[in-house]
Amino acid sequence: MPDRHRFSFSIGQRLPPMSPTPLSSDIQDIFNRIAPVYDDLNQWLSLGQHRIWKMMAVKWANPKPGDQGLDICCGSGDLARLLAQKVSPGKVTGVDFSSEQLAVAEQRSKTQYPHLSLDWVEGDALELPFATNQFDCITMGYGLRNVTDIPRCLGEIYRVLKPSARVAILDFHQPQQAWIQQFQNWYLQSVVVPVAQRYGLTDEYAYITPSLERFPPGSEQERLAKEAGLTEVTHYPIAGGLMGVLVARKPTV
Ligand SMILES: C/C(=C\Cc1cc(O)c2ccccc2c1O)CCC[C@H](C)CCC[C@H](C)CCCC(C)C
Ligand SMILES: C[S@@+](CC[C@H](N)C(=O)[O-])C[C@H]1O[C@@H](n2cnc3c(N)ncnc32)[C@H](O)[C@@H]1O
Repeated sequence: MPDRHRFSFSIGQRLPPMSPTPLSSDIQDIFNRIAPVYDDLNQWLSLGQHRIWKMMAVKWANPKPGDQGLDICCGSGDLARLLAQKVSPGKVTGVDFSSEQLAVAEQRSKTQYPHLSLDWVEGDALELPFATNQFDCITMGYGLRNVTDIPRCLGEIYRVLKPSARVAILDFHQPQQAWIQQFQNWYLQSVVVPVAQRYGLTDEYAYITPSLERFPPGSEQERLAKEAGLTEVTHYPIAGGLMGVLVARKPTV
């Protein structure tokens, strides 16, 4: 168990309460508000590493040219674009419930990569507006930790995947090694939040730490994915355990 969850309590003493899961509308508001600076802050705050982590997730989704791909919780479209490069001339659909994030995605795809086949759909990851067995590959970057019902989201992923198709879900991870976990805590609270403060987004970026504390560890994510009917489930810690990618396949009938 990472340090922050390793408490010594006498029997009967209560564990400190975890912060409650925010309302879906609160999460929507956060991402609408940070949309104008989201990409730049990700680039600066991860020293460009986030692109490498996203490319690893794309590779694990096993995209092939001509595939129909889906990027769930696509936000500004950064991961969707990487997936589209791999399925080209196939198409990638990005779905998100933040209109402001989708507006950035639309603008960027038109100006920076008009040659890629990308569609942007406003919708809920908990009730995907797509047909059963529709997609050849699915990615999800930093979305699973932000949805309010992880099992329901995994069930929707199972439903819209084609049989034998794969999903790769990238997100933060709670490092096993104490010193890496302490570094992650320090970086989020002493670097990320102060930088966000300069843009008037202190609370929005301060949300990351409690969202990570609520997020199930890799082993639990694997259990939930199997419970949703997915097979060949593996959670891969990456970046020294700072991040992780949950990879799974929809079984053939
Ligand atoms: C792309 C990244 C984060 C996306 C992201 C996810 C969220 O849930 C948010 C919630 C609220 C506000 C913003 C976000 C958000 O941007 C990962 C890279 C960006 C991170 C903000 C930076 C954190 C990086 C690691 C903890 C430490 C990196 C060390 C560095 C390589 C030296
Ligand atoms: C941290 S951003 C990730 C964006 C992008 N995938 C990336 O890798 O940068 C999380 C995104 O998930 C979206 N989101 C959270 N819950 C959602 C839900 N239930 N349905 C659709 N989108 C959701 C937010 O609007 C936000 O754009």
